[in-house]
Amino acid sequence: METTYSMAQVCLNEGPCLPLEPDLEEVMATSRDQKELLWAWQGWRDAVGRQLRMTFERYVQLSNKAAKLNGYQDMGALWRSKYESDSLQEDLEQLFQELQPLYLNLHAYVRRALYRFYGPELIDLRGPIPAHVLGNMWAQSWVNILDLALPFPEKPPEDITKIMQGQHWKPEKMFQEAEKFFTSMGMLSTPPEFWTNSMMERPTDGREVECHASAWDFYNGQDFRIKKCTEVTIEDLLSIFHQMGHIQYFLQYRNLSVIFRTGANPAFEEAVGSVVTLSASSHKYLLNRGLLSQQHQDKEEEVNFLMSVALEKIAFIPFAYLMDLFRWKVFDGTIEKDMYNQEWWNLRLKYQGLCPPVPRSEEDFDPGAKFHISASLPYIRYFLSLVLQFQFHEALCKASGHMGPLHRCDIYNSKEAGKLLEDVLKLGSSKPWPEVLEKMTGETKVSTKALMTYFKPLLNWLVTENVRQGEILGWPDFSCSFEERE
Ligand SMILES: O=C(CCC(O)(O)[C@H](Cc1ccccc1)NC(=O)c1ccccc1)N[C@@H](Cc1ccccc1)C(=O)O
Ligand SMILES: [Zn+2]
Repeated sequence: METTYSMAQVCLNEGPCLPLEPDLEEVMATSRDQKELLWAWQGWRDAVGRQLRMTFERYVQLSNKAAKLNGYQDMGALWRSKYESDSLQEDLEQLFQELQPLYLNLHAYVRRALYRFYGPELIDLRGPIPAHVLGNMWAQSWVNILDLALPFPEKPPEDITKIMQGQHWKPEKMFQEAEKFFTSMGMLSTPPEFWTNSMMERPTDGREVECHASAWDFYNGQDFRIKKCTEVTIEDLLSIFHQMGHIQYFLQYRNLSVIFRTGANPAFEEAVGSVVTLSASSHKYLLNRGLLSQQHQDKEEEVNFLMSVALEKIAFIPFAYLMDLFRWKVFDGTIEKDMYNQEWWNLRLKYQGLCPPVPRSEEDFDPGAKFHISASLPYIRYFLSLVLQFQFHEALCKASGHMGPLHRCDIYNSKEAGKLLEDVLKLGSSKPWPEVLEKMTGETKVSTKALMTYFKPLLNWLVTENVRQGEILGWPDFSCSFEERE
């Protein structure tokens, strides 16, 4: 399934065939022609999802067989056991409910912005949003349509990708920048092997590689690598920060017994790199690193900034939640194989308020169009990481002596924040994760408080704006209409 995913391409009538990275992702991010977006969206699902369907059915049987042989009810139970909690699913649902007001207000606001651009024949102001116009192949991040959804369009943010390309940034410099963030906090630098053994760009020698980024620990205390098909963009710079977070965790726990050389739980592993991207995307850091020229950010520019972070982080919440709600139900038999695609779209409608842009059938297998499904990689770790990274950010900002709004905090150069983070990462999985969380934040429970604090100014603005526009929160017109879309 991974090979099918990694080798898939979508071919133009006469002319080249486009791979997902960077070409199809570029189309989904930059095209504003809904026919072109539909071509890429449907082409990718035909090339990957459809092809994986039969194999996935067999994969489910074999996975459950393996889980049962290891004493678990099914593979979903085995995946959930990593969190050592007998109330995991209830706790996750509670976190999701707490974040709903933020998501519903963002969804209504973005739907209005898309309505203004694409018109009533595509967007129903009381209905779900078609999944192909949100700037991302899976509609999991909406940051690429910031230009359509900018609260104060007369004060557009500087285009950091253009600035990076203007300054002739190369992939290696992007990796050095990410490493420098950690060493500026007094944390560990990477050994020489990292720079010789990592794959930082898609190979040009014809080798077919899995381009989805990943970080690797070779468990010899010396050999650590990242594999990424890097493009010079701000999105890839932040992705490299995320990967370097995995590497820093490897470095910090490398002297532990092998059994403990992993994150306190899988969400901790994902949160380390993501917490650093919260500082790296701050105005203060980007200005300091010469990636922005504007000194001062006024109130309206600040709302624009918070919107860009929300389009990345808040839009992601329901997607990250439903990915394993789907697979847990597939593994426990609630979702039978002849219902895979319709149950997938039921979840996409219920949690994300999305519709497929064209009718789907059980010949399709749209979940398979996402890397983690083809690679059998659990996803709830990213949902939990999203909440955790703001809790970590708040704790590290406090340790760094930051005063003022959380979204203006940048822990770059803070030795105090580095010390706190280091003490946590050194533990690996040698302590129960609630104890590790308490060491970092003083709390033993995952809490959405820090995330809500971070976005409070934006939520206030969104609620006012949505009331002013008379928006309907949610999608009472829940049907996915297709007929008028010629
Ligand atoms: O998939 C990733 C990043 C890749 C990774 O760093 O999480 C990677 C996934 C992977 C790939 C191949 C084999 C195994 C895992 N995870 C790691 O490299 C990793 C995970 C655990 C320990 C050490 C390394 N991010 C997710 C979610 C995400 C995260 C952050 C920002 C945006 C989106 C996505 O793109 O949908
Ligand atoms: Zn990761």
